Amino acid sequence: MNILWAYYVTCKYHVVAYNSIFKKDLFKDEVVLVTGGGTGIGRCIAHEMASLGATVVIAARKLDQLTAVAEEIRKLGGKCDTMQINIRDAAKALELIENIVAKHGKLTCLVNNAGGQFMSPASMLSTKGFATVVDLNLNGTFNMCKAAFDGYMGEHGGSIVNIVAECRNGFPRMVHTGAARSGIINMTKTLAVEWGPFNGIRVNCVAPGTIVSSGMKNYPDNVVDMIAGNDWLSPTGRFGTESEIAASVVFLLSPAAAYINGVNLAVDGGSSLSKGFPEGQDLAFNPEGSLMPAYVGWPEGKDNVHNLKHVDAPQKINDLLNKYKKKKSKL
Ligand SMILES: CCCCC/C=C/C(=O)SCCNC(=O)CCNC(=O)[C@H](O)C(C)(C)COP(=O)(O)OP(=O)(O)OC[C@H]1O[C@@H](n2cnc3c(N)ncnc32)[C@H](O)[C@@H]1OP(=O)(O)O
Ligand SMILES: NC(=O)C1=CN([C@@H]2O[C@H](COP(=O)(O)OP(=O)(O)OC[C@H]3O[C@@H](n4cnc5c(N)ncnc54)[C@H](OP(=O)(O)O)[C@@H]3O)[C@@H](O)[C@H]2O)C=CC1
Repeated sequence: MNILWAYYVTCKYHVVAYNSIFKKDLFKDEVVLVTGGGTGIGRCIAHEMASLGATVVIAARKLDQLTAVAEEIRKLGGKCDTMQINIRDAAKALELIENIVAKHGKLTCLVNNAGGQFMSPASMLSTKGFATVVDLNLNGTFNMCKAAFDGYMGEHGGSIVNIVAECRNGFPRMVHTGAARSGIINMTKTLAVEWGPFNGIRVNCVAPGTIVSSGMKNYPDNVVDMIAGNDWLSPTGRFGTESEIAASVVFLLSPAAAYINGVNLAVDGGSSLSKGFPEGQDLAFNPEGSLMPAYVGWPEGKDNVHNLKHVDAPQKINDLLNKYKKKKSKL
């Protein structure tokens, strides 16, 4: 209940929270590593942490994407560095952490956001296909956690957030990722218990539901069509935004979550509890779409324009986001 209350308060007062309670320099002493920070949700997390004063290191395989995001952040006055990593390589993961500590003096926060999968019914999936996705997501996340522990946090403490995926009731057509992400959720609980005594390391998960993000570009057109046609598949009647995932990550990394350890926070509009509206209700109740306004980013400046204007998603998915943006928050 407490986590729900804290989260409610954080969201309800997000304008206040991130501009005054969460001061602009809240994370000024923190060095945060965001894997997969060159695209989508990772890019959004990197922006938000930088806007609250953190030194952000974004790491992934494609340096050009990382460089572009680092430039965006620096233009807005933030501090951002880029480094290359394939999270599947445990030795390189440790090298990465050692390089960050050598260059920036510490590593206080780690966001394991890099990951992904492809769609395939289990009956059609090869053993290698299953193993590949488990290796990327589960082993890759463990590699990064262990490297952060060995390279800095074991001695100095820190906070880790693992991005997983909402998979409470299994993950039809994505058995590999469902198994891997469930493994991460359980691993998170173990690390929270084992590593808490090491200078108070906290380890938590955020489980996104379906999010309007660049990740959708990885899927073929027919899959995107299917996804875009299903945006009522949560009780909110819409998908989530990158900013809504970033907000929960920022919260979990912040002192406001100092006593939260080992949880998996579903940020899914309730889709893990119910697909769609309660029985007897449908979109006819709400012809304009979702009644739940979307949070699309930290308000910036006098015009309250958030600083992430561009979501690099397929057009059909972006169209949904534009529809959500029209509904103004009453919070
Ligand atoms: C309702 C929708 C909900 C959506 C919720 C989730 C959304 C997201 O997560 S957003 C997306 C985030 N990003 C991604 O998903 C990244 C996209 N995927 C990839 O980058 C890759 O697929 C990979 C990293 C997961 C695997 O790439 P790689 O290591 O290069 O592996 P290979 O191409 O060598 O393949 C190994 C193995 O896997 C089989 N395989 C690969 N793709 C497919 C496919 N589309 N369908 C079926 N099988 C596939 C491949 O065949 C290989 O096995 P063998 O054939 O036995 O050799
Ligand atoms: N969008 C959604 O609806 C949902 C997303 N998620 C998860 O959230 C996370 C972010 O997703 P999203 O932003 O949408 O998707 P993206 O595909 O845009 O992001 C995935 C990121 O992971 C990086 N990455 C992939 N493999 C590796 C690797 N081996 N080593 C290092 N980096 C790697 C990619 O960069 P590069 O290719 O340069 O390495 C990319 O930046 C992912 O884990 C995704 O599965 C979970 C549920 C729903």
